[in-house]
Amino acid sequence: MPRETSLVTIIGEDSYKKLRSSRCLLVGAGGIGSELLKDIILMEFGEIHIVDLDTIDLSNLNRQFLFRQKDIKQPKSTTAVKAVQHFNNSKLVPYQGNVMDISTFPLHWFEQFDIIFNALDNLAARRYVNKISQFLSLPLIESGTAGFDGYMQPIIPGKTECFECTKKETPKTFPVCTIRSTPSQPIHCIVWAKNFLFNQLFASETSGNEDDNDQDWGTDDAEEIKRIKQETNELYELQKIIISRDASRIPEILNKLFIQDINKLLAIENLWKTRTKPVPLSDSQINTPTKTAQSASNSVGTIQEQISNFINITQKLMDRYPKEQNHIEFDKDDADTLEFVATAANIRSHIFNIPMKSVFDIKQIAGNIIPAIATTNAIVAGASSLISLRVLNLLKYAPTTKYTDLNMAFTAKASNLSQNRYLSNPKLAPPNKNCPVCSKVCRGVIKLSSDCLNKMKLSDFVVLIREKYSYPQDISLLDASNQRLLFDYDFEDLNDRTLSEINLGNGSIILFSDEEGDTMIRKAIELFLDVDDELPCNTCSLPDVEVPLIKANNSPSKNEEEEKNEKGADVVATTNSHGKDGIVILDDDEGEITIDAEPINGSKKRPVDTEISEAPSNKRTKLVNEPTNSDIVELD
Ligand SMILES: Nc1ncnc2c1ncn2[C@@H]1O[C@H](COP(=O)(O)OP(=O)(O)OP(=O)(O)O)[C@@H](O)[C@H]1O
Ligand SMILES: [Zn+2]
Repeated sequence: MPRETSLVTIIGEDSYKKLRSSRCLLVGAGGIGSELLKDIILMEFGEIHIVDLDTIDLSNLNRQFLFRQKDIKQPKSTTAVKAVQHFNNSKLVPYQGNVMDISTFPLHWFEQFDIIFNALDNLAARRYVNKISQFLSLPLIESGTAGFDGYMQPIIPGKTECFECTKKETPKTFPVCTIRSTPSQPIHCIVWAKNFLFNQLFASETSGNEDDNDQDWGTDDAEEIKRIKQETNELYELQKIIISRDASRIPEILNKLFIQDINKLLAIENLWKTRTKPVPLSDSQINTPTKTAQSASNSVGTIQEQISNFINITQKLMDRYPKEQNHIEFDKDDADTLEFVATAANIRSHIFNIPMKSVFDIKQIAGNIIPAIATTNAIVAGASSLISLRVLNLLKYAPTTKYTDLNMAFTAKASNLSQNRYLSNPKLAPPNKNCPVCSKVCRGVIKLSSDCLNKMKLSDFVVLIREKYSYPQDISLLDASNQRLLFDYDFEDLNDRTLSEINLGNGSIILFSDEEGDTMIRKAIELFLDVDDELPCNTCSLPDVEVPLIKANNSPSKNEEEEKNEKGADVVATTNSHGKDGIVILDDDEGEITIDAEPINGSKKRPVDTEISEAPSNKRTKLVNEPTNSDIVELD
């Protein structure tokens, strides 16, 4: 029986026709993405566009079944499309690129789709696609897995909670300075050995010039930053010893890492005012290692044994280095790389008076990669593809009358909800009233031609928005992408500049807020600037969005019911999120708006530094703290 016949039996002739004329976007062609692609091809979506920025890696092959050994280093999106052609009946369009790249994927490009499937592996891209889905009111099926755990969440903008409605855990990270200068826990030394030392010696291309002035070192101490940079550059010299394959020079590596570098650290007195000073190895320790090193993986051994192990394992890796094209990747299952990281970490721990760890323990910590499991990916992809039929209202026996009747899916283990069942399928929650992305502001898309961007003055732009949505005189306009104040009642310095002169452009998001009303105010509106060269000259079309009047924050007349509604969203007893006991704890930044994870004070006037050259006023003060977590060492 042809596939079409079965599909028509399940969803009916009309729905099948609709499905055949539907276009969907699949973001990510990795673990979940490969499974999903197979599923939605079997469901016979009319068009499937697939975006992935990456190429195929050996480590993907155990679970990304569309890829083979010969595909390594090929783009995932195009390779996936080739792999499914023999059972494909849809139009497939692959793209190799970053979905967040606004020049390749402008907002109007997303408008062609009926639904988006997220099959991503990072928070930033998930947040970005969630925002796009909100701006365009495009349904999104969000998903993710980690080991045996996974989830799938349909998001219907305006009707159900979005990806940002619940707080997300961020991966554990450490400041560079802790890792490179002042470790205090075994994990700091393990991260140093694995992400820094091992990579520099065996995995990186020699450049010999770490001079990244934008790097966030996690410290302002100029002396310490100088030392960190110098230390990195000197490591490239050590790589030359590896390349020389001269084992008699390994003590030079020990000397540099564990005597000279530690002495340089000791010379920065500021570091040791409140910390125990490290004690470098001695020359005799380096030059008289024990003959037989201990090898049991579950014991620690002495520092002398660690030094012997370090020498032996470095020699082994030295021999492998040219055979592996001068590039060895750390892999916790590669005993040599693990041993190197373990001994280097332990010697550093010993120096900093931190307990040493067994190779077994270090394997757990350094290999902190939760294994990706093909079955979990398949289950989550299956749930995503099935729910898309209900999101698009194509199931004749289960019509979608209310979006909050739809279900999400997540593993019980992830939520601690039940030990007895693997998957839970609670109904979707409505949008969280305090969610900065989907609820706190109205939103829409301004369609602009480039010439309009280059010609329109800020003052005219402000008037246009004010009149369109009936805002009062006293408003503020913020560039939400950079958190810059562009206009308010006592900051009009930029009025005569054009939009492009104040660095607004394709993809900028602006926030327009009523600053006047004491009791009632017009709700703030967030507008996405979609610059489209195809548009006729002088186009600046504002979206038809209803921007309601709401009670002001400082209004004394808020009634009890409203207060309850607002507070109710802070702690929502629900079964569909990932908190313990089904309690979702949301951001406690009450009264604050969060855009891209940076809080913006909700108080009335908030001048911000602009990034425009010839900054026109000195009355502006910096409002938002610089992000501090940009360049920090991160475990896998
Ligand atoms: N911004 C982005 N734009 C496009 N594709 C992205 C973006 N961010 C991540 N991806 C893709 O999403 C996919 C996620 O798949 P998955 O979680 O299986 O990761 P992986 O890199 O394939 O495997 P692993 O990380 O487990 O080795 C990857 O193929 C990745 O390239
Ligand atoms: Zn939300």
